[in-house]
Amino acid sequence: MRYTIFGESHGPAIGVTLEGVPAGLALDWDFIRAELKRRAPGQDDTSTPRREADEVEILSGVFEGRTTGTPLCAVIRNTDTRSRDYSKLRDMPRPGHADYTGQLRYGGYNDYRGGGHFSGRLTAPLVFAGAVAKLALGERGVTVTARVSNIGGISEPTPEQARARILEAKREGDSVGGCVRCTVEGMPAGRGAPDFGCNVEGIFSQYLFAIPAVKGIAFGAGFGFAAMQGSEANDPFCLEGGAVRTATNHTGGVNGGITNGMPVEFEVVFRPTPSISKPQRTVSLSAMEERELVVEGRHDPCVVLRAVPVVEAAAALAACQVLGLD
Ligand SMILES: Cc1cc2nc3c(=O)[nH]c(=O)nc-3n(C[C@H](O)[C@H](O)[C@H](O)COP(=O)(O)O)c2cc1C
Ligand SMILES: C=C(O[C@@H]1CC(C(=O)O)=C[C@@H](OP(=O)(O)O)[C@H]1O)C(=O)O
Repeated sequence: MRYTIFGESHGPAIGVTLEGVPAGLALDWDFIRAELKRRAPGQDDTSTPRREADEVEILSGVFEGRTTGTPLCAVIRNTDTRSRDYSKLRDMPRPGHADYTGQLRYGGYNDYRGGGHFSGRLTAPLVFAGAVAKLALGERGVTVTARVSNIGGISEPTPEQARARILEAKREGDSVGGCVRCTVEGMPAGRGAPDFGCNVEGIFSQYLFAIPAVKGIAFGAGFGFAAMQGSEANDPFCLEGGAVRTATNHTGGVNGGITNGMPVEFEVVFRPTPSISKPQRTVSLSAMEERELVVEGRHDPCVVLRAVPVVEAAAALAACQVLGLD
């Protein structure tokens, strides 16, 4: 399953074209809507107040409720835009966001309003694509689940701790980042290869780094390996009901770029939201002078809570690619 995401945060619509979707897949709309709702903006004071219904409109690739196997195109209308907040950012790029690099890359023709194509808003069609991928994976016994594992430096926070940390940063006109841990269960053993392009960790990483604000990924024990000895790190082989398994899963289900039949497990880190209301240093690109910038707009003081279904979506698409490799 290959996807192309299109649109801009303040354009008429955003969407996705999915190719390689198996024909005959029944689209469960209660499930798809619930997935989009998990990510949708404007649901409480830990997220952006921008309110979007995120209703999906299918343009192609679905007939009588089932996928046709030909390109599936879905759009989501943008309805609650406030572009005036962004007028000064063309000249004075926000530190941490893609205003400066986007302008360089596209010669100044990029739509900078609301972050344009770089906006976290573009993760809405990604979640739709991921929901289709999850439905296809479900037929093969593969499930994808993720959870928050860190908010603003608090490891394994309770929902109350997470909320308190985010609101504390928000009160200061600031933001926090955090981590999401994801498990893909039911992946058959023996998929992937050690080489560039086919390596399971590499494939997952490519999909996960396409999520805005993701800055790192680690499989299994991840950076914790640095403090382990081989005897602790190795996952002993064992037999479970006649099948070869491992007693622990420090390696995150992958050895030599190939699945070993244990759950594929990884953690991603999200940077703190770039758009904060504290004054920051930037440069006026027209005057070529340093300036102070106060960012306006309606921003997430932390993207991590809303990003959990986005991580699952990216992982589901990656898992589809891994399963289609051989
Ligand atoms: C679900 C989600 C919501 C986001 N919301 C915001 C936001 O409100 N304000 C903001 O400045 N960045 C937000 N971001 C992050 C930016 O889109 C991202 O940092 C920016 O595109 C630059 O990309 P990079 O951080 O990967 O370099 C969000 C990201 C995600 C995944
Ligand atoms: C709208 C969404 O999030 C947006 C992501 C975002 C960014 O820079 O990433 C900036 C804000 O955009 P705006 O200033 O237009 O309100 C968020 O609201 C969404 O996720 O659906």
